[in-house]
Amino acid sequence: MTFFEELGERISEIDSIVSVGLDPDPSRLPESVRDADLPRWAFNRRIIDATHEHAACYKPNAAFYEDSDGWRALRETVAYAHGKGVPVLLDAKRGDIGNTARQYATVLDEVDAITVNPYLGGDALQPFLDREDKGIIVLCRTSNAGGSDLQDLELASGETVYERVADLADAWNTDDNVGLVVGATAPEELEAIREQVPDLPFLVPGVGAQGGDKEAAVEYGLADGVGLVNSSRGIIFAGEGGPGGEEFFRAAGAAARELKTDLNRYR
Ligand SMILES: O=C(O)c1cc(=O)[nH]c(=O)n1[C@@H]1O[C@H](COP(=O)(O)O)[C@@H](O)[C@H]1O
Repeated sequence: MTFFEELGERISEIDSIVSVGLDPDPSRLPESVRDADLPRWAFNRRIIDATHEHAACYKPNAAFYEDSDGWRALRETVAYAHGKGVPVLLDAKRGDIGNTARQYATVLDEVDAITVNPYLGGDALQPFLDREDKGIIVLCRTSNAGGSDLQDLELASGETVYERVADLADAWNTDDNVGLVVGATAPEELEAIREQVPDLPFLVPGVGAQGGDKEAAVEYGLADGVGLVNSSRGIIFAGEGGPGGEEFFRAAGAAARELKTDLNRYR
């Protein structure tokens, strides 16, 4: 079964397309986990307990784990999410020359899907694309303001760079394992890219803390009902400013449920 088939089953089972971003910024962790052996793992475990019924997938961003304790925290987090039956998409935005790419791709032995960067071209992504059972999600039109600096540039052919990426990704999708990252902060581009590549599922970040368009995220993010809309800080730090303790995590659960309900209005 492909990653996207499995994801489709998970989406149907829990009636949710929410991707919960696990970006445990150490400076924002609540008091209750700060003295734990691995605070990020203690935090993620409670977040997973509170949100898993609403999570089609978890998306840890590698930036929050790139130190020795961080890798341990990530490994525990992945195992725990899998124990709850939730797939894990590692947001690592990888892309490098051959031997390095082959090494980077070995992380797919541990997670179900990964984000990759197309800037180095197809050969840099081949070791990822070769993994038929995993999801390979290619950055196409990102949610940040500077996403337009390069991605919106028009090529001599008349297409934009992000349109070229979408076409390439469609061609790379010979094993039905490729998706695209398109930000919810760029709803017009979302619509255009959906028209261009009707069969590719999208990971749509940028709702929540970045204020992106939820309706467009749902309307254009899904291919045959499969796709993900991600929120990280808007869920995991929803309890900030509250009474703390267990309430902090209850707030994360409530935020995940609320996003699920909001998104389902447009499905
Ligand atoms: O690849 C991503 O997931 C990604 C692409 C993009 O265009 N914009 C974007 O925000 N992301 C990631 O999605 C998450 C968004 O986090 P919040 O803004 O806290 O919801 C972060 O982990 C970002 O790195």
